[in-house]
Amino acid sequence: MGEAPMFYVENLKDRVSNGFNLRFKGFETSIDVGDKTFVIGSNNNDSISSIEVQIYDKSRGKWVIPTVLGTEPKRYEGHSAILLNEDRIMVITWGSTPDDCIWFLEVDTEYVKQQKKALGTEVIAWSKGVRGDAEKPVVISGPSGVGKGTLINMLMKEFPTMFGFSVSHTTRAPRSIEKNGVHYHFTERSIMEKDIKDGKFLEFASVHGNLYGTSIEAVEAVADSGKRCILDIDVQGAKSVRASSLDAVFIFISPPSMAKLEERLHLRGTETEEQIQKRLRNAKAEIEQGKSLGIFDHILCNDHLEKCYDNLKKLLGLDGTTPTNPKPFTASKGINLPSKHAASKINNKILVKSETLGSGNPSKNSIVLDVSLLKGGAPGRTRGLNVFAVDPNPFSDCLNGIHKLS
Ligand SMILES: Nc1ncnc2c1ncn2[C@@H]1O[C@H](COP(=O)(O)OP(=O)(O)OP(=O)(O)O)[C@@H](O)[C@H]1O
Ligand SMILES: Nc1nc2c(ncn2[C@@H]2O[C@H](COP(=O)(O)O)[C@@H](O)[C@H]2O)c(=O)[nH]1
Repeated sequence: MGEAPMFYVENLKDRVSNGFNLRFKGFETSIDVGDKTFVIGSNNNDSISSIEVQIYDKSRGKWVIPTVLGTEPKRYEGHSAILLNEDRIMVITWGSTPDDCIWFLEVDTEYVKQQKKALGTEVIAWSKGVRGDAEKPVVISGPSGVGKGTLINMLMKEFPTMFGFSVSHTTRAPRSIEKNGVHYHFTERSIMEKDIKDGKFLEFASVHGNLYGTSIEAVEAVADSGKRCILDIDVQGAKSVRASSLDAVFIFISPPSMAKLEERLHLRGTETEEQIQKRLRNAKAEIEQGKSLGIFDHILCNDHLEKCYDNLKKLLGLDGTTPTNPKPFTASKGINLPSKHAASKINNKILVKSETLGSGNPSKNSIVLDVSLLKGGAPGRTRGLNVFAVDPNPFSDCLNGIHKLS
């Protein structure tokens, strides 16, 4: 069992002599992954810290400040760090709220590898850990005018506490009824391009001549509200999300015919004739790709709206077997950790025990986190954490005498 090394910046004079501008004013932990050392440090401000990561590349003898993706832990008093599977570090923060204390720092996951290639820099990505399995996000895709927005509005109206809409960014001009921050975040192309370059987007695509994209923040905002996230994105976006770690249900909505699609776009009256023709030309390719690329789990034909809506509800398990006014998906239950603790790892179990000395039986304040069934990850949440209490019997082996916390 290996304790995560923890030491204070004063002991790291060699870093300064290596030409690195030392910035941490609190304590830090260091973890070796291959030929890199990840130093996770805190900058104390009135005993509340913000977290920063610096990387020492042993092969090049250089310190690097990486591009940081995802939402990082904020306002905590310290942390323990444990390496999992050589690609991510589990960071357990001290003095955080129960729903904000388990974090994953991805250093070499598929997502991080992709982003390193795309951004041409050293990259790390944060994701918050959540207990058990939250409901999967729902990606709804299909050609313009097929009725995606209409179906999503029906779902949100009938189940307002259950679903949350991922508000995309777009460079297109708002329609008269559209509100900034509700239907879209309407933005300048140059700003959006910079944010894409900075890794703030889960996916983006050029659609009918404008840029559209789903920010990581948009998806996390819905997850934080305890609701199931719905994304309305085009087929290119769905393809990107499929390749990401966002484990979602993918639904393609197809029109009964091209003639009906054209009629709907004309009746909606939000585009010029030229724009409608462009959307129809793109629709042909989207329908072909949607039906053949193997991205989608389900294809629904939106001929009769009510029938299509019923089928959508069936797919989502809302077909009348559930109460008509279901409760929201409970925001994931938090984890009550001792405020100061040390963490150590055996196989896929992390033992977190209280650092407070003289508090009697040490196992009393200990819990075990099972990380064998982790799913998802950056960008988004890392789900599937299981939590066990350690048997308070002082003679029991703490990893045998455990029971699952509900
Ligand atoms: N089954 C249906 N039968 C007839 N009209 C429909 C049906 N479904 C939706 N509509 C209408 O078609 C128009 C387009 O629908 P909607 O705006 O929901 O499409 P969309 O797929 O979200 O389009 P976009 O991708 O451009 O945002 C709307 O006027 C809507 O009222
Ligand atoms: N790849 C993405 N596509 C998106 C996103 N938000 C919306 N869309 C798709 O764009 C078209 C056109 O939408 P409109 O509002 O201009 O009619 C439609 O197919 C949407 O699904 C996004 O974030 N990413």
